[in-house]
Amino acid sequence: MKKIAVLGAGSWGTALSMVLADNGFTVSLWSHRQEQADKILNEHTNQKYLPGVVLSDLVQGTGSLREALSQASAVLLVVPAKAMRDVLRQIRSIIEQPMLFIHGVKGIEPGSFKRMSEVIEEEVPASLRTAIVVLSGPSHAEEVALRHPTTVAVASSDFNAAQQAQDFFFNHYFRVYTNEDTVGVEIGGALKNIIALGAGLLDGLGYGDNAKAALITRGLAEISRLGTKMGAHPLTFIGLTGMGDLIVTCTSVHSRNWRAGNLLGKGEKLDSVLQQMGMVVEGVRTAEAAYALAKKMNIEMPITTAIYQVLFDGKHPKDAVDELMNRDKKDEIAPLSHSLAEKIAREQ
Ligand SMILES: NC(=O)C1=CN([C@@H]2O[C@H](COP(=O)(O)OP(=O)(O)OC[C@H]3O[C@@H](n4cnc5c(N)ncnc54)[C@H](OP(=O)(O)O)[C@@H]3O)[C@@H](O)[C@H]2O)C=CC1
Ligand SMILES: O=C(CO)COP(=O)(O)O
Repeated sequence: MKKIAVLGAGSWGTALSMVLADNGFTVSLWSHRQEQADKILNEHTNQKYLPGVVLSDLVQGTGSLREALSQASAVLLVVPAKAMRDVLRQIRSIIEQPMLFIHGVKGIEPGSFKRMSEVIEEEVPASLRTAIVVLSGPSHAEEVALRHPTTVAVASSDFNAAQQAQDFFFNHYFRVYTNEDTVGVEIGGALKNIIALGAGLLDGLGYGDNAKAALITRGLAEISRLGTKMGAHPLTFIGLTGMGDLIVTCTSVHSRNWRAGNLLGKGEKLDSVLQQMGMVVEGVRTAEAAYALAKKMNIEMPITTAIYQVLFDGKHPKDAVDELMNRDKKDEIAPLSHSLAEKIAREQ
């Protein structure tokens, strides 16, 4: 039976381990906390991150990276973005043979502002990896663990590798599409978390559905602007990893980003909100990264800027909304069609 190493035993690593186990894989699920690894191994539960869910016997907890990776044909990385580089540095001297690297992380590395596949490329020598694949899409762990119908995309510059990952995860409740646009899939997955914080803020302020629809749609416009400039295909952003993930994250109480935004909108302070969450809220650090990237690349991202100012500059959320509503008059589509035209011109 084939084995896959899953590194990161939070909600998403645990839920994806169940999908793999349902598909007949043995899964070595690594936690950096030995106590949690033991509980997964012996009690078949991950009480903090997926309460009430009974894990398959095929999912074996371990606190040892060496044990997790031994004989594995692929590694799935599902740690918070800020921990990715550190985990890669720990595993690169342990890997026995080249393996497929898949990641399910929706964030940008703080400080370097790099995408996760770039961090993998930098830290893992090409001789130790067959290819890099990103798995992303509208997929709350809580619903995947209940085997509710879910769709995601797997993207890679190596199409065979994307198909291999598709085969690993595809089943009757988990429908996996391939996609060739790694940049677009990574940028969409990471930046939607900023907009989800914004959706929570709006709900916390007591605004209604009109405001949220505006936020999602105009949020997608600015994500597409930045992503396209970074080399993504514009159409990726209307797919599962763009619009799809925005819908699920901005409208679901499962979303940690939405919940964090909601508390902020009700007047709580960022530190206290993050403490209460107890789980990763990727949108906070990603807001910092996207704000910096937008400045560096001279891309207009008014919503991201407003959310950055609420998070880090103490701006009141209501003032941020007022300012967004009173910006200069604009055309809706023209700036988007310019970036599409630029992309087409680059490809010719
Ligand atoms: N949850 C979801 O529904 C989905 C999440 N994602 C993405 O998956 C990624 C992981 O999120 P998720 O599983 O939800 O997060 P969680 O907060 O649920 O879990 C994070 C896990 O990573 C561990 N961790 C934290 N720091 C380190 C470190 N330095 N080294 C090793 N492990 C560490 C945590 O351990 P500890 O208990 O010690 O903090 C915890 O086990 C994120 O990028 C998220 O955006 C993508 C799709 C769906
Ligand atoms: O990415 C997710 C769903 O697709 C999970 O979002 P949160 O991290 O906000 O919970």
